[in-house]
Amino acid sequence: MKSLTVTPFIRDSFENYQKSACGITLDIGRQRINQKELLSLIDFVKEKKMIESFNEMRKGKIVNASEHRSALHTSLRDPSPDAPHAAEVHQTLEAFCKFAEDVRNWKWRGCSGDRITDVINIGIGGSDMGPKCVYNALRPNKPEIKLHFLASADGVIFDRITSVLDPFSTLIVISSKSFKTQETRANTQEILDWLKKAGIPEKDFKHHVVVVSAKPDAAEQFGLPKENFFPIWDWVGGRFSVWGAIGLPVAIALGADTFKRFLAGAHAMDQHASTAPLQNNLPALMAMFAYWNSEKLDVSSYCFLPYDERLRVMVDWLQQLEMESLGKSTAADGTPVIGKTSLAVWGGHGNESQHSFYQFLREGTAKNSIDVFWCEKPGHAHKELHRVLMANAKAQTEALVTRDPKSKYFNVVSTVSIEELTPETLGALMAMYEHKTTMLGTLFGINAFDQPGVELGKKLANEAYKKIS
Ligand SMILES: O=P(O)(O)OC[C@H]1O[C@H](O)[C@H](O)[C@@H](O)[C@@H]1O
Repeated sequence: MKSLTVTPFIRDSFENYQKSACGITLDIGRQRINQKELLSLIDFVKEKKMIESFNEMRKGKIVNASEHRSALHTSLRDPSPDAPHAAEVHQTLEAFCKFAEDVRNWKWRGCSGDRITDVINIGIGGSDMGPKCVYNALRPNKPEIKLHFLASADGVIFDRITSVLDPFSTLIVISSKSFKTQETRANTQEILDWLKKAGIPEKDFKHHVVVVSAKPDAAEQFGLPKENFFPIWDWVGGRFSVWGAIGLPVAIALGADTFKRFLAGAHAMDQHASTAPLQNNLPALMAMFAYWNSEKLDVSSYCFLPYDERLRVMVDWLQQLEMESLGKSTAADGTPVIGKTSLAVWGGHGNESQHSFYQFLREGTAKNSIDVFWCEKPGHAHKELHRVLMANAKAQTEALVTRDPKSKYFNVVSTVSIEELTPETLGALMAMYEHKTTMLGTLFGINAFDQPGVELGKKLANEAYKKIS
């Protein structure tokens, strides 16, 4: 391997290291690769047919071999009638958007005629983090309908949420693709008891509970009518599912129009990822450099640093997306992986993190890859605050790659910036990271769509449950 001190920044060899698409600008000028290495990396990516595999995924190829499934999250945001599963996708989208608008327009009310002011999403993993990420990014300061997220089987969270809510003006969305998840089932039982204790009889649950699942009989299990059920499908992975009915709480809180704009932004990124040449293809470049950093530069962590409160929760979403998709040591063909796979994904609000873990990034011995994110236009009117925030984001971007010759530390940094956070740019941003992840899966030679390592924990938890009274 090359000595770290001689690995130059890409900007030392290239004029154009800023790439833009779908309202996003990616600056790869602080990646460490020289021209010769870059050419060999491009050859490797072509040999692996990374873009071709991505396009096959979009067409419905069985890319999740272990579960014999396709991975068609791109269809959920594709307006074309020719996209795989278009009919059921569009019908479902219209159905849950209509429901969302009915709740917003007070047509759908609680059993005593109260308008819905609060929605509790009960779900975990992909059935929690996507909607939570989008809601936190786009929510107004004073939402008319507030979302609450009940994921863990932790009664403290349950109490903190329910103690400030009125059950008569609350809607519960139970989200579980499998409908088997222990935490979700336990929270559901608890919330139904909460409704009952408040004086809502079982026959009126239909005014307060809806279900999103890939199990068609999931609503019936609660005696709910079929209108209270919105399907998702086994050809969409949980961590890629916010674009379908798992996004229902977002559509309720922010409106169907905003939700559809979010989908449109993601679709624009899908088209970009399918068609842009490698050297201008944002997710492809991100995947290529992540591969290079991991395999050749021995980088072991990937840190996402948004200088924007609205994307604070995106760290959690990214963590599941990348680590559950790529944290594997078996190749897609069942043989042991040669080399490395997922980096450890972490992060935090950039400005706050400067005063906590940046010391580790600046001078620690771990090798890190970092995305610094900012929006040029702030989501507020405090000009001076934004000036300070931007000064810090831009200064830290340089500081994080400025080497003290005596120090061992080593970072590679990209910046990801957008002019303004809108439903479209958020959709494009999240889709970009999805595609980076699945393309990286192709380069690592692994199946990015299963999560066999999670199963043992679930099985043991079910066994342990029987032993605890
Ligand atoms: O939506 P559910 O079937 O309840 O699954 C919720 C979560 O369960 C597991 O932990 C999986 O690893 C996640 O990928 C999934 O998102």
